[in-house]
Amino acid sequence: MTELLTAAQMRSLETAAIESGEVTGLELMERAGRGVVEAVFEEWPAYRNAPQSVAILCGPGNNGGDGFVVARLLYGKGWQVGVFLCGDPEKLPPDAKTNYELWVADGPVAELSEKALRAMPYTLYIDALFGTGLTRPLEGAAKDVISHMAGRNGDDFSDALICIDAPSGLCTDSGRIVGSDSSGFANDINRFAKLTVAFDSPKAGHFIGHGPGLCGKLVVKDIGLQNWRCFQPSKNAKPGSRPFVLRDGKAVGILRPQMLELIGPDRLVDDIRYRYQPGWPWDSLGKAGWGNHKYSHGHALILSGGAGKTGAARLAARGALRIGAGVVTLGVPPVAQMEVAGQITALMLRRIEDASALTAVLADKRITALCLGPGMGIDQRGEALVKAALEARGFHPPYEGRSVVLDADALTLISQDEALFGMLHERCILTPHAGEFARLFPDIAAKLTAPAVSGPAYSKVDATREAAKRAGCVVLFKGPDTVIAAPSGACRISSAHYARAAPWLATAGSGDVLAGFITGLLARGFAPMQAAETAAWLHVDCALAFGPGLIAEDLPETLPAVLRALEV
Ligand SMILES: NC(=O)C1=CN([C@@H]2O[C@H](COP(=O)(O)OP(=O)(O)OC[C@H]3O[C@@H](n4cnc5c(N)ncnc54)[C@H](O)[C@@H]3O)[C@@H](O)[C@H]2O)[C@@H](O)CC1
Ligand SMILES: Nc1ncnc2c1ncn2[C@@H]1O[C@H](COP(=O)(O)OP(=O)(O)O)[C@@H](O)[C@H]1O
Ligand SMILES: [K+]
Repeated sequence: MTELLTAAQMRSLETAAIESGEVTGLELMERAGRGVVEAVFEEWPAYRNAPQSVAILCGPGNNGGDGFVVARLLYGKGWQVGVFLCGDPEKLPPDAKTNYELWVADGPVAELSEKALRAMPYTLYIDALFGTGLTRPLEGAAKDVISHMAGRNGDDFSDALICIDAPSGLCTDSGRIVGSDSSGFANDINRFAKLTVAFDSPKAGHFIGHGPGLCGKLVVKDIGLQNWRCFQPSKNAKPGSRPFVLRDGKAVGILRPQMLELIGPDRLVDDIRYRYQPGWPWDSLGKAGWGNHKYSHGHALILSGGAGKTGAARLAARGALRIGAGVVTLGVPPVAQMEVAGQITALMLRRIEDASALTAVLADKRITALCLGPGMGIDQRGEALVKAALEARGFHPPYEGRSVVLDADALTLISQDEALFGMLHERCILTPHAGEFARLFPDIAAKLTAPAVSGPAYSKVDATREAAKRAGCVVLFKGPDTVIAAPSGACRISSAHYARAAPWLATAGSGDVLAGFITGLLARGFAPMQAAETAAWLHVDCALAFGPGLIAEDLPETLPAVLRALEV
């Protein structure tokens, strides 16, 4: 697990550090510049002993200040350095001004323009125009130069460009390009940089929207702010509760850095770690210590569609079984009974013709989780099934109420019927992809797809949080940047980017398996938020473990090896 910060949180952290008197802003800027130089040599080790040429594009704020530090440090190592400034040096903030003056003792500063930049080629280019302080669209010379660097004139700088903190123009909270009419929804923009060097922590915008596509490789450099990060183990953490303990700023145990937590803007000085909560059943992923018969691991019921449409539910059911639900039953309409019976073995089969049959089956209190939607159909039968499922709350110790995953067709049905939507309760999980999300929450989706006119821009995190609050349940908004939010505002990003890139997951049926994973964990007693985030993370882990060529059927079959590797 890695904490992602917003720009405002990063500023509070820096302010807290500076106000403590233990470090100055100038020292932080020096460390940031040093971090960039280190990252350059890590990426291009051959340049360590072979100085090159570099163009450094400096902006009017502290991002530009970092650029002047890099200029000075590389010049000191024998590099040929061209420095271009956008803005008035007299108006630079104090630390940036100091570094500007230090640089001016070494070399000239040219006014930033596309023409000046094109006067000679450089081996590397450093974008120090704007970082976390971007508030409005790029304009003038900055806009010209950034669009030139992005290939407007047919040149490709993407293998030679290093961004300090962020590609300039990117909103570090939302991963959206401020001022562009691109929604930041789809990954339809080419890579901008080879490397982006962030400080202390990644920002949310590095992982959602266009952020991951533009940043290239993301490197995070420590600038010594740990003491202001509340990293001490939680008072509640039991010895041995490994998933929740952070050491040296890194999580240990099964919540690895890949599970990214996004924290609320108001929680910085409170407790920004993943909080240990007694009773969370992480350690039971491998079933240890969790009862001794199949029903003590829960019973999941997954409803199937009719003849010829049973594949999606079978995939979900297989996922639920592999993730450890003790019993998984497929609820099948009579017309599909033969089709399903011929395909399954460990799964159980129940004839569920209509809503009244479902209500009767749900009288069995041992059914602890339910999944509706994959292949279900959006006809009257489907609608009645969703209603019956939402009515039959059941009892599920230690929580009141049976958990219900609503995916695919079930989402379409609740988007068409306000009364059904109003029946959602705190044990539901909605798992929309972007299209389903827009059907369910059209006004929220419109905010997300409207051009970002200023920063911080409305983000997928904002949208998912707002949706969860409105629905009154957990919403898992799918995509390579899956965002999971609870009505309380708790939010996680499960990112399949950078080292976790798993484009093979974009394959038919993988969403059905995810719904099954979530249902299986819910059946076993995971709370909705825990079930959603754990399932999303294991889903990507399975795709990574299997690799290219993955089809949805492979996901549940890869899970045992993934669980084994976790030593759960
Ligand atoms: N916060 C921290 O802890 C640290 C910050 N550092 C650097 O400081 C950066 C943040 O510095 P700042 O807050 O000064 O912000 P930036 O340097 O990102 O830019 C902000 C300045 O540009 C103006 N501005 C915003 N959008 C503009 C636009 N489209 N066109 C023209 N001007 C625009 C703002 O009014 C402000 O003056 C970080 O990205 C990082 O590079 C580092 O020095 C390390 C420590
Ligand atoms: N490029 C990608 N990288 C990683 N995961 C992806 C990518 N595209 C889609 N996914 C994931 O694949 C799954 C697709 O689900 P969904 O859209 O419901 O498809 P289906 O209905 O065919 O199963 C989701 O979990 C989504 O997060
Ligand atoms: K930048």
